[in-house]
Amino acid sequence: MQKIGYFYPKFKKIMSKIQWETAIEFEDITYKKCGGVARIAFNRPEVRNAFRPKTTSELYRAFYDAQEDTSIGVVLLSAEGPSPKDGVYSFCSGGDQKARGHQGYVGEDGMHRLNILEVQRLIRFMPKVVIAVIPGWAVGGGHSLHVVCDMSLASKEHAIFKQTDADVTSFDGGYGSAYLAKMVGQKKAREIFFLGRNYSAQEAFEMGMVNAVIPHAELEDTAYEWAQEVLAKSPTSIKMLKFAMNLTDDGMVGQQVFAGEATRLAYMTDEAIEGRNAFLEKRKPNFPKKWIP
Ligand SMILES: CC(C)(COP(=O)(O)OP(=O)(O)OC[C@H]1O[C@@H](n2cnc3c(N)ncnc32)[C@H](O)[C@@H]1OP(=O)(O)O)[C@@H](O)C(=O)NCCC(=O)NCCSC(=O)CCC(=O)c1ccccc1C(=O)O
Repeated sequence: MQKIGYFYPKFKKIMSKIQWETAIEFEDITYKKCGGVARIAFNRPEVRNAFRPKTTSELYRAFYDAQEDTSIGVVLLSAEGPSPKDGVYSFCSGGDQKARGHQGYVGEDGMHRLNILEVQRLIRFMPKVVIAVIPGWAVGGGHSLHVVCDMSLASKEHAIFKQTDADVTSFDGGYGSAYLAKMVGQKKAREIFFLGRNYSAQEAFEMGMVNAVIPHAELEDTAYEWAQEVLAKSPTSIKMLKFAMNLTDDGMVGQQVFAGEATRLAYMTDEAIEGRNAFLEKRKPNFPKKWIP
């Protein structure tokens, strides 16, 4: 392939039909919204979208904003690219090894942090659907991020899945590995982590860790269409189904998250209104004496 300056002609930017509007300006990520969908994208393609403490803190802020925004029902976790250096696409290559100190990744304030797991938990526990949109490399902690998302769509031509944790003395002992094993089976998950091989989008689909393999040029539009299909469903059902599917793997925290939403539903009953009013009016509650089967 002939290189022209820093760009490869084959990898021209593909224009999408979606009218994204920037929600918040960040440095390491882009954060946009359109039609009930939020798009959070890594924006350091020159280092295969590796994350550093600034990136994880921006991711957390963007995900939290999307969670709190009542107009948003689906979040796409994606990546900008390709790399201006060599035209290679990436989703995320995990923790930035240049920012890694003795106790974790070192932020601008000099503090060592291991905060990607907070982002994982927000993705896992948020009452909205998160779709990983994977245009290229998904490696190490970047691989774990797609695993924790509710669904994954991968570029047919450019997505490559790889676990390098055992090459750099890291180990995602939670969703990235144990939950992956539930998804692809114990033997396959051990192969992925113990051998650290590359897997194509098609292989990832066949082992059950990717929902669909999409031609690269259609990846973002397809993800947006999937999001619109989800948005047409009952928000309460979607949220309760997500939490129900999480519950058995998340132990007491899973129960807490599910029960929190059940409590919110209970607050909407006449019983709950009577309970609240009785307290505020300093009287005994007079609950309707009905035990509904
Ligand atoms: C992704 C690759 C396989 C791509 O290979 P290739 O296409 O040949 O590109 P390269 O020439 O290697 O890379 C191009 C360019 O990018 C830089 N780069 C790539 N990845 C990283 C990275 N992760 N950190 C820093 N820089 C990176 C590379 O140096 C090149 O730069 P030049 O200046 O142009 O030379 C391949 O790049 C690769 O294998 N990358 C490393 C993948 C990796 O090992 N990632 C880290 C895994 S460990 C992890 O992610 C931590 C997870 C974590 O955070 C965590 C987990 C569990 C509990 C807690 C935590 C926590 O919070 O810390």
